[in-house]
Amino acid sequence: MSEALRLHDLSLAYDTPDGLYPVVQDLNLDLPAGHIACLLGPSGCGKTTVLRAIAGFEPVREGEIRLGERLLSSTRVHLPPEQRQVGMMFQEYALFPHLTAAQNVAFGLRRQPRAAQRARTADLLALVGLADAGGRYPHELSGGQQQRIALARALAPAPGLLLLDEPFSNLDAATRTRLTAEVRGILKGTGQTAVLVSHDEGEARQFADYVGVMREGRMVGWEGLPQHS
Ligand SMILES: Nc1ncnc2c1ncn2[C@@H]1O[C@H](COP(=O)(O)OP(=O)(O)OP(=O)(O)O)[C@@H](O)[C@H]1O
Repeated sequence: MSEALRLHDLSLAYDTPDGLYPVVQDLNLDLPAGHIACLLGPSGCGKTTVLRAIAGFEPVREGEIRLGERLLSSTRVHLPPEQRQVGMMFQEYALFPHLTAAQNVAFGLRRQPRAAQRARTADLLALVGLADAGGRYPHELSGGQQQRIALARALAPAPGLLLLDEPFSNLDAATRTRLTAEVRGILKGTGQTAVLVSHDEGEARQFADYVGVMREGRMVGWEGLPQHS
């Protein structure tokens, strides 16, 4: 079930040999359940670090991360990534090459009974328009099809929140534009709360209900897009 995301006075920093390197300062964000936000900003402003902290891969130095009623991170609490119910579609989380498309989608459903896994996988493949591609291996799919399978895999366990880190950046311009619209349609159709990271303003505006502009680790703007929200 989709949930609201709340970042409250969030500060993040990396441990380096020269000491703590601050990356994000006093970031606040309130995203209602079922809506899509985009963090927009130039390379190095801290967008990916925010997503990594939400996913549970980075500790919080100050502030809190909440998903619905649950406190995911604070200076005292750090829920492990697998307990957060946060789905990810990151560049580095490419498909497993030795598994078929269907096996990739079913990967997050390992603890469910076989019949339930099969039914959910079929539903997700149909949702992303690849009902007939379940038996294919990733190298037999186009880049856009691979990203749609990655989306199906991320959505399969019905996460409270989906994180997308520049998921379309390796695609050609036409595929990228088409997929941006398709993925938005799928997420809005399922009422999925999601946060996208991008440095492309056009993509952010096409995809999101809210755009948060980041500069040097701070949120300098938060805009609801009337045509969407
Ligand atoms: N593991 C790390 N250790 C130390 N510093 C890091 C680490 N990862 C990232 N940084 C630094 O933190 C800052 C923010 O990085 P981040 O990846 O969050 O930026 P970004 O806005 O997502 O950039 P891009 O669009 O290029 O991915 C950068 O200055 C980067 O060099």
